[in-house]
Amino acid sequence: MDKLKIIGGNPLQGEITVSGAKNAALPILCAVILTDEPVILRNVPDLNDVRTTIKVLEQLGVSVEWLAPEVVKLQANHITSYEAPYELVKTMRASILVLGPLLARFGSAKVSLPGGCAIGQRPVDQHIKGLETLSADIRVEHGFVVAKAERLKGASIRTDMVTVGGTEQFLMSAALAEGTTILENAAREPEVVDLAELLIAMGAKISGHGTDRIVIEGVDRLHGADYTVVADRIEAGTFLCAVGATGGDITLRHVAPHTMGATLDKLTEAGLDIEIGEDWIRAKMAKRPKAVSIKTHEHPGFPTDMQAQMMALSTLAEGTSLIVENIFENRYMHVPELIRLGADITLDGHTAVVNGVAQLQGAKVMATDLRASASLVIAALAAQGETIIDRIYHLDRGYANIEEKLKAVGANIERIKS
Ligand SMILES: CC(=O)N[C@H]1[C@@H](OP(=O)(O)OP(=O)(O)OC[C@H]2O[C@@H](n3ccc(=O)[nH]c3=O)[C@H](O)[C@@H]2O)O[C@H](CO)[C@@H](O)[C@@H]1O
Ligand SMILES: C=C(OP(=O)(O)O)C(=O)O
Repeated sequence: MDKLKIIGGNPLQGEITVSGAKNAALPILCAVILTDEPVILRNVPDLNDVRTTIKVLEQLGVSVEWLAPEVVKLQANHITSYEAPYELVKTMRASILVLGPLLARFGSAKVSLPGGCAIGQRPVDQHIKGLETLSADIRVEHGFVVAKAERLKGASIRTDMVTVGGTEQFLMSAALAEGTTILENAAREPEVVDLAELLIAMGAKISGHGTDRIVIEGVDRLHGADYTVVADRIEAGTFLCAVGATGGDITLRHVAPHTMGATLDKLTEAGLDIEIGEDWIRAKMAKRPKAVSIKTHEHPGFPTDMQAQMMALSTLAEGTSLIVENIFENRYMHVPELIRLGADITLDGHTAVVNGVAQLQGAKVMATDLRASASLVIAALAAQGETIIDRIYHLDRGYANIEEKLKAVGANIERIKS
């Protein structure tokens, strides 16, 4: 298993081009199943979850051709299987999103219960309940969700909680259902909006995306499209936390600042000097960060996917930060590892109390999930001396070329191949 070696202490200076959003690209890749026509996707990030999703699609019979780096043409005109196997699905949460499209277009799907970051129990009960409301017949057996339907029928779905993946599942399924579907309590995340925009480009009739009430009028068929994936707001936020921790001056290119409101507000509160253009962000940091308290919340609140990185920044802040994780019940696995690097953090249920320290020290640490890994990278970049981060396959699932991007702005970071 690869490791990262980081010698901390260098301020970050220069420019980074941010990739397309992993969490938009994954559902968008699954949506190509909904049409037999070619779909061209641009700004597809070069990371392992994308590669795994493409393997799942290929195994279903989707043809895949890379036209250029980050540009892929996919066509689902010869689907040969309706099954997404455990071996591929176990590493990834978003793979459950082939369920709805297969069911909507072919009336049959068998998908292994998904994996992904082990940040909580993460059941798929809402996905199943919602698809049943659309008239699917669903059983869970031998670790698989097995679904059948004549044709899905539009209906009103109100989920028990706001679910990003659930909303995406229902958007894709309802796009080809008979009649109108209304999603109440829908997720408003930018990645949901991006998927809805792709579906509209494919001929779907959707309104209200970006609000908590989405209306989908089912159509008989969808067609091909040429679509560019939105920028990754979490990758961008990760680099901003890094410059907050190390100091320096970086400019992020190809970003979508309008998707990053809560993160930019908190980073400004932490003392970063942030300037925003239409598709760029410049962040300067010349002092020690200030303590900032956050509570994770569904969009437009502070994203849970930025909690660990913000905590890494808070470990170095002047004062005490309170961090409350409201979305996942087990998303503090970075805490013991940050403590190894010298952080002063106490956990009390869903709340982490972070007393800022003046300096972190390099150490050997273990990455436990994707954003936990990112938090360790940030802390290591600021720490005194050498840090070795083990198990970075988590990082490779969700960040495109992170060490090259960081090296280009002055970080002393190196991959140790196993
Ligand atoms: C690939 C992808 O896009 N992943 C993102 C997506 O995950 P994902 O779509 O899995 O997250 P959800 O929004 O569905 O989960 C929110 C909460 O609802 C619970 N829940 C969800 C579905 C369900 O059927 N039953 C249930 O109980 C989950 O356990 C969690 O506590 O949104 C999360 C919340 O912004 C992000 O952290 C993940 O990075
Ligand atoms: C939790 C995440 O990913 P996944 O849902 O794929 O596990 C994430 O992107 O932070």
